[in-house]
Amino acid sequence: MSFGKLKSARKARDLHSFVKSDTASESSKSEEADVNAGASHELQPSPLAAEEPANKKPRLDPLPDEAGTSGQQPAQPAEKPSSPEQSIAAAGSSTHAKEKAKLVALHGCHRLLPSSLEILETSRHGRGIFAKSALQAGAVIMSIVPHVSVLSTQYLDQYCSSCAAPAQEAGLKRCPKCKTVYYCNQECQNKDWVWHKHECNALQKWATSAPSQEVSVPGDAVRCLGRILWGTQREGPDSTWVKEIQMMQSNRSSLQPSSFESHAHLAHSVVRYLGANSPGDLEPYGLNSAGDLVDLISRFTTNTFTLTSVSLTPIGICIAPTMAFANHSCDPNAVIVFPRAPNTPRSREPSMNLVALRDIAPGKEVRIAYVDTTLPKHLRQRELKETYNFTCQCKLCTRAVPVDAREALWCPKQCGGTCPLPTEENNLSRCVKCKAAVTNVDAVLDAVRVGQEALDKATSLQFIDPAKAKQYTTNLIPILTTAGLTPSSHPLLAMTHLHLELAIASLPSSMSQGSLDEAIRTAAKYSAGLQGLLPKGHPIRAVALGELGKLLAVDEPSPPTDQAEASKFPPSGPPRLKLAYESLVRAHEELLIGFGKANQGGHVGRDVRDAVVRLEKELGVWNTGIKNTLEDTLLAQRTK
Ligand SMILES: C[S@@+](CC[C@H](N)C(=O)[O-])C[C@H]1O[C@@H](n2cnc3c(N)ncnc32)[C@H](O)[C@@H]1O
Repeated sequence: MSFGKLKSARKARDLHSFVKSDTASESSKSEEADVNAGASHELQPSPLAAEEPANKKPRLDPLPDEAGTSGQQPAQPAEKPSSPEQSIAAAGSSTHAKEKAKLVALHGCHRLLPSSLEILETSRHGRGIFAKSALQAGAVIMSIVPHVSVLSTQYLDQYCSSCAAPAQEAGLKRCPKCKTVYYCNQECQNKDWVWHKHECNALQKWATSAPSQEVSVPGDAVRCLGRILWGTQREGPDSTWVKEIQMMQSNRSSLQPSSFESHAHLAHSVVRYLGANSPGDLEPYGLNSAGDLVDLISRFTTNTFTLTSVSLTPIGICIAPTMAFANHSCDPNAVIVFPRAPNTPRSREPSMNLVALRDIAPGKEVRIAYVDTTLPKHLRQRELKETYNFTCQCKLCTRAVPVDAREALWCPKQCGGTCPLPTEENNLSRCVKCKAAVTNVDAVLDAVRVGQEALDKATSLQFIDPAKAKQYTTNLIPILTTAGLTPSSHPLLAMTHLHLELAIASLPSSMSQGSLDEAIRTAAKYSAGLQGLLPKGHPIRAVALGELGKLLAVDEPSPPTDQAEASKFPPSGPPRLKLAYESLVRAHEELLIGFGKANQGGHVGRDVRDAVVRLEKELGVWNTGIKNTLEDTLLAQRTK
């Protein structure tokens, strides 16, 4: 999932790392085929005035009913709420010592909350999701379709704006009117029309008045808020759909000064996007004062999730009020994923799943991470304060440990122990095992500072100039490694991840044994770094392991000819295939947890399982070949 700061999209290091929203800057460039290109005119989306005549095609999906269930899973019969007293006892006994938790009245809303969960309120965290019955690791705790979802601008031409599926070989079809959004097919277009009939017009107007091509498409936050407001206008103030959005927490009264400017900018952009010229124009959207708009924006930034691809690339943002009850922990017991399970019909995508990462006992709170939990504490805390306005008190943030793996150096005497990363304030650092002192403190501090700067630059260049971004990562990884940072440490882990993404992206055009082996070494380092930080079954760790296995399985160069060759990583010949197989089997086990057992580990889980089956056959051939050769040799000896 992800709550997150509004910043440019990059692959989520933590699913939960919050909204990675693009700004109103990029435009759709690709010239894919238009939706309905060549089809009869009547099937095309209308250029749209404010309201589409009821008899005009395309026929749209029915509007959500008063229960707000349209397009979502059928409501599960909600179990009778347990009495408030029971809830208090349950939560009080196993969550926060001596803390009272009271049952939150949902007033007929949130009907998709499964009977295994309840919403309780504590003084520390406000409302949160609590388990009413035991939940096992890998259990899909809740599965819903968000109220609204939009793609980041850079992905508009790569994913369907309705179901969020990636473009298939046949490509996506573009809306011929706004030329901005793309769909798998007409079914997806029709389903999205309920939103797009307003959006199409607004996008065209926005593009006409844009000062440059770069800003001809509004950012995802603006487009998402547009959909929320059109939904509000359509559903009406008394609808469950609107009430659920209004129930989301607003931090308006305690907004951080650092957020003032971005919120004001967003508010202005939304007003322009809606084409409103006076305060009266905003009333149909339930905005009766400037304060209402500020409230909406605060609610939006506090509760937005990152929409991710099946392999966790952040591709957009979404609003899902029931999921938004989930509070944060830097050591979460659940994650939010978009697995694209085999049994989920396209019409119910994007399907957002809350999955248990470990067993959760009745009465325990279900918590997700809003930020990238591979980041060191000061960076996590900063983001949590800026975007969500709280100071995390989870164990990871409060318990003193000799060394946090996110900020660690190898022992200078190479005893195998680690030392805490020195800081400007505290530059005395010793190995926790042999007590050897770190002597090159200035060099380490410099490397970390330069590494962070290079990471920021490379991240911003990742899509616009990948070659330059790769130059940064290629140059900086050895500097950070030489300074002694462990693979789990920041910014080395993040740099390794980015380097891997860039390497994989460039593989198809520059495939050679050398580039493949280099990508495998990077994947192995990244995976090793994650193993030290994330629990088994975490989807990020599982996907990384699957990526390593698949790279190893690309081909197996001939067996080594000498000892030096034989000890190289990655290995060649059958040992390489064996390593690929082992990595994929482990990845599959972890994917089943991170993306849900009922989802067969999601799309990636099924993909990895298929790769395992293929490798089993290949290894079978190798093993049979070896067995036959041995038997032939034995036979030859006997015959002699
Ligand atoms: C997405 S909402 C979560 C649900 C929220 N507690 C509610 O009552 O609606 C995010 C807000 O919840 C609160 N919150 C979430 N996790 C927290 C935590 N670990 N400690 C303190 N407050 C937390 C913060 O106020 C944050 O801005």
